[in-house]
Amino acid sequence: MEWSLSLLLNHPEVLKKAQAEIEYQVGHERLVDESDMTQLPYLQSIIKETLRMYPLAPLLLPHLAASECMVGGFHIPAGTTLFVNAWAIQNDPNVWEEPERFKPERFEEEEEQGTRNGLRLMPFGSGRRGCPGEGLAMRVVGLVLGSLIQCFYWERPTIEKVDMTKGTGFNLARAQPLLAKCRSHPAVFDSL
Ligand code: HEM
Repeated sequence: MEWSLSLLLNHPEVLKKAQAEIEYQVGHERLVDESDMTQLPYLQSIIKETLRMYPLAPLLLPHLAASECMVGGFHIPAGTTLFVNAWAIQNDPNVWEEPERFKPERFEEEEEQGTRNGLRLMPFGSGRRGCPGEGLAMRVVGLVLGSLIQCFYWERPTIEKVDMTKGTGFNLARAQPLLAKCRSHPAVFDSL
């Protein structure tokens, strides 16, 4: 959530597009709810793009090789602990065009072209030990972020861009907490 908001504050044109999508699909007579999520593809693309650039668990969880195997030409003995560097894959210029650019539209283009993300995007891991909470997480994050966009106007506290320095640790958090200015949207004031 914090990374999404930080990126939106630094890219007001993306924020405007997300506001327009919510205004068109939901309006201001009622608050965004869970059933709207399938009708808000741009909002979902913002979340995917945030998780691509700033995966919550950049190395996923440690995995243990139950039996010996080969990975990318390397022999892995049974019992080895393996880490998958999801951050490196998701930010690899050989895999993604301009990976350093925040561009939610890339997911819309892929959708149109019918190209799947496959193992290029795996903020929730993949396979049998992938995150069982993925569906729930995408809905809840969409609902919260969508509500924040619908109900408030967001701005940076100063003209300087939000500092995107990453903190250290197993989870990818911001180095400093995000500071932002907001005021409520007059049309949804009664619904709050
Ligand atoms: C944005 C939110 C979330 C992210 C980014 C996330 C990410 C992940 C990742 C990367 C893994 C490790 C997958 C692997 O190593 O292959 C994982 C595992 C797991 N997650 Fe999540 N998760 C999220 C939310 C949730 C929620 C809401 C739940 C429960 C309701 C949940 C439950 C679990 C469990 C139980 C595992 C361990 C699965 C196993 O080892 O078999 N997660 N998650």
